[in-house]
Amino acid sequence: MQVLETTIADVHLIQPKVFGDERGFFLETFRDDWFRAHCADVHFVQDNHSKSRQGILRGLHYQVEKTQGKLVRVVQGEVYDVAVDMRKSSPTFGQWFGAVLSAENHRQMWVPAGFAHGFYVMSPTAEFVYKCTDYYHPQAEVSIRYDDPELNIDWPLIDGQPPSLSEKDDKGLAFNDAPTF
Ligand SMILES: Cc1cn([C@H]2C[C@H](O)[C@@H](COP(=O)(O)OP(=O)(O)O[C@H]3O[C@@H](C)C(=O)[C@@H](O)[C@H]3O)O2)c(=O)[nH]c1=O
Repeated sequence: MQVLETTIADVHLIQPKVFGDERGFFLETFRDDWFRAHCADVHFVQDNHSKSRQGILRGLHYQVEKTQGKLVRVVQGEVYDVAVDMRKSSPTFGQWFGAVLSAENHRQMWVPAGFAHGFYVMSPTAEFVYKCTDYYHPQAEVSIRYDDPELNIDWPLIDGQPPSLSEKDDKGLAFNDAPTF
């Protein structure tokens, strides 16, 4: 496994080593010892799996209490995955980092606690799986609008069409009104 640095110090891309042979491939997707040594000394307590159609955007989400670090990847299809720094004292406060994660590139993104997170589905469907460092706590959940002008995230929207959002995400907060850490 290899850590690829990003434009935000604490956000990492992880490139696992993939062993291909005539049967297909094999890779280790998570090792506690490696993750603690190279990424973050955290403990994961919940795993999630979602499937979405092309053009769907989930996010940008975070929990203000029981903050979650998330180790995210795609097992089918392709998404554009984004982390936004919500830590007021951070030199990269309000900045975002985005990367393509796909079943093909096997890349993972480490989104630490203190970040909002979201993704846009580029392939006909995508299955997204992730590990979280704290449990789901809906009372503490915040959604920020994906198209907030302050954040100005460069989503690779297909044909420039607006993405499909959940009702909750459609009513997302402006970045300037959202709680920070
Ligand atoms: C996230 C989550 C949802 N749910 C339930 C609540 C709801 O009925 C249904 C769908 O929830 P949501 O619409 O919030 O799912 P979704 O929009 O996929 O939410 C996720 O988005 C991505 C971007 C993240 O970063 C995640 O942390 C999470 O917030 O699943 C759980 O039971 N446990 C969970 O951990």
